[in-house]
Amino acid sequence: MVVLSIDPQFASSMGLSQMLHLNFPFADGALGLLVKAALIVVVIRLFTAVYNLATKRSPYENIAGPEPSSAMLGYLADVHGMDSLDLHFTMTERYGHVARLKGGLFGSDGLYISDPLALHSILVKDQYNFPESTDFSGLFGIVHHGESLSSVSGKEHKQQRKILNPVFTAAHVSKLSSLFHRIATELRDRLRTEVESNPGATLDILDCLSRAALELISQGGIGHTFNALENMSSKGFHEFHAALKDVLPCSSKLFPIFPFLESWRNKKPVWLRRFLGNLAYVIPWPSLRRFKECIDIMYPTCAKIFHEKKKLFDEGGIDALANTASGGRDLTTVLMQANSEADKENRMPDQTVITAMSSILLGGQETTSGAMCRLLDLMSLHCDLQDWLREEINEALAEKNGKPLDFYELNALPRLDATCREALRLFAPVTFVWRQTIKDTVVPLQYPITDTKTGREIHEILIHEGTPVYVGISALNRSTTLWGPDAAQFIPERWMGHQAYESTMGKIKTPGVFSNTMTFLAGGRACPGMKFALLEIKTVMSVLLPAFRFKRTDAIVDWRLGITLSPYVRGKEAEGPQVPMKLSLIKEEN
Ligand code: HEM
Repeated sequence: MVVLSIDPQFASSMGLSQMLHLNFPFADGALGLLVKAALIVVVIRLFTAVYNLATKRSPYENIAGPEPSSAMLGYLADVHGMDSLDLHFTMTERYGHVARLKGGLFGSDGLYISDPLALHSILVKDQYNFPESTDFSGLFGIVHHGESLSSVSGKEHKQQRKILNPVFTAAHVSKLSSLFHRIATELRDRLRTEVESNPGATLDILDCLSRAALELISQGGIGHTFNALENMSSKGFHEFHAALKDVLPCSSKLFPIFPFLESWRNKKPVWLRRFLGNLAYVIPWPSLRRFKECIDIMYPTCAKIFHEKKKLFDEGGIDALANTASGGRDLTTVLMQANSEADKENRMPDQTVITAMSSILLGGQETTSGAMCRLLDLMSLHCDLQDWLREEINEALAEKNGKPLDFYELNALPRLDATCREALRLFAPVTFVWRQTIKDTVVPLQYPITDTKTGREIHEILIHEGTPVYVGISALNRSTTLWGPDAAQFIPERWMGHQAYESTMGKIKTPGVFSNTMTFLAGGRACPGMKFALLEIKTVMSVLLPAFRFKRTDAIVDWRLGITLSPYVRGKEAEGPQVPMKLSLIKEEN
């Protein structure tokens, strides 16, 4: 055991090592010295932190915000905690469109922003002053084993997006319609078999949709099938699927070590980094261990798939990829072709293509499966919503003699479109993102806030270098100032030109790329997969709704935060995310 006592004569002229009386059972020798040195560093940091806390004044003292539940961690536990959704949803109503997040012992104050004009500055106009925070880039650099889109900024990010953006255009995504329809039909048939063989039984609809989302993103995104919808799915699928599902919820629990991840992933020599990384298997912290297990599964899988594709491509060009799961229409194949045609300086190295594949899989899996699950969850609560949508889809299918609806036909269905917009506004799968200012920047406000000291209105804020900036995606999407007093209610009709909403909707102006919401963000880092996601969601709904009625069970489902949102049954949280539902066949009833 280590016993540490601090000499009360702190101001004496003695050296630090003499001030700290350290008693170790192994006090002598190199190890003892090393432990003493480490403890001295810890104590100095602790002193500095306490001194700073006591003496330093925050530049944001006059901005209202929530009181942190822990003085040590500051806002971190409250903002990143699994049960913090309510705080995010109500932040704007409680504190205005800019709120102060009080830092803890080791961190400075942050700002939580949902003001549309300020977000235009942060995400569009001055975006290079507000890159991803080093916490975020460190985390995602580790998750994707390299410089993925989420971990690079500035010129490097712009270069990657220049090659990736054309891959995600409507022209390319629309070609995935028939592939998506085939996967949605497989899902429907699997569900039908289960309902027929066990009528009245309860199904975990999240598991079914999450499998479908994996097939949609893996076939459409990287041209690979995990056979996720087959009954006898392989061990490889189970491992990969579980890793993809667990990695974000686990990583959100690692917030106390976020500040150290960026420096760890750049640590040299490599053996030391690996050694430190493998400590995750030894330290008794289940989330860290599971996080490490997940990333040790994800990257090798993506690398293997890439090398198989690359071999085919090098040997037989683009035609050789026509026999892959997507018939050569997937985003990675399009990317590989564009990359081979790009001039040398704009070409992505193989390692970057692998991290892009990993980003596409992770970016597209949990967000979309969560969004589809939320839609069915809403429909199971509101049977009239199901009937209303089913009627529209059946009419459109009848006009096409039952042939599948493609990208453009699905987008032309006003009820389905309005329902997707409203669900994605109210329940954005990504609740917030965070950035860090690298240069002092003055940000204007559309909705002035009140100075808590003087009572004066503040119309612009100087955001200091190093400030963590939280972009309140859901906070803006739910602001009553923007969306009206019923902002927190699910009302698809607000998107359908109804008179009651015309004047409110006509006035909303935000930098968001999707229907004035921030759901897919804004600016140079906005989600490239938006059209892909909407096609997935609409295709699955257009196939499932004519086939089934969805009914709630008695279970209460709570959606909890874990970077994206996950549904848990109240009282059964330990069983992991799930949404129990009863399905009945529509044909059977007629
Ligand atoms: C409903 C579904 C989706 C939602 C709500 C969503 C939302 C978002 C948001 C908010 C970001 C910004 C993250 C940040 O800056 O920190 C983002 C980034 C990203 N998304 Fe999505 N996404 C969805 C589906 C998809 C799909 C289907 C794909 C792939 C096909 C995808 C690929 C990506 C990628 C690669 C990025 C990183 C972009 C960059 O850093 O430049 N997303 N997404």
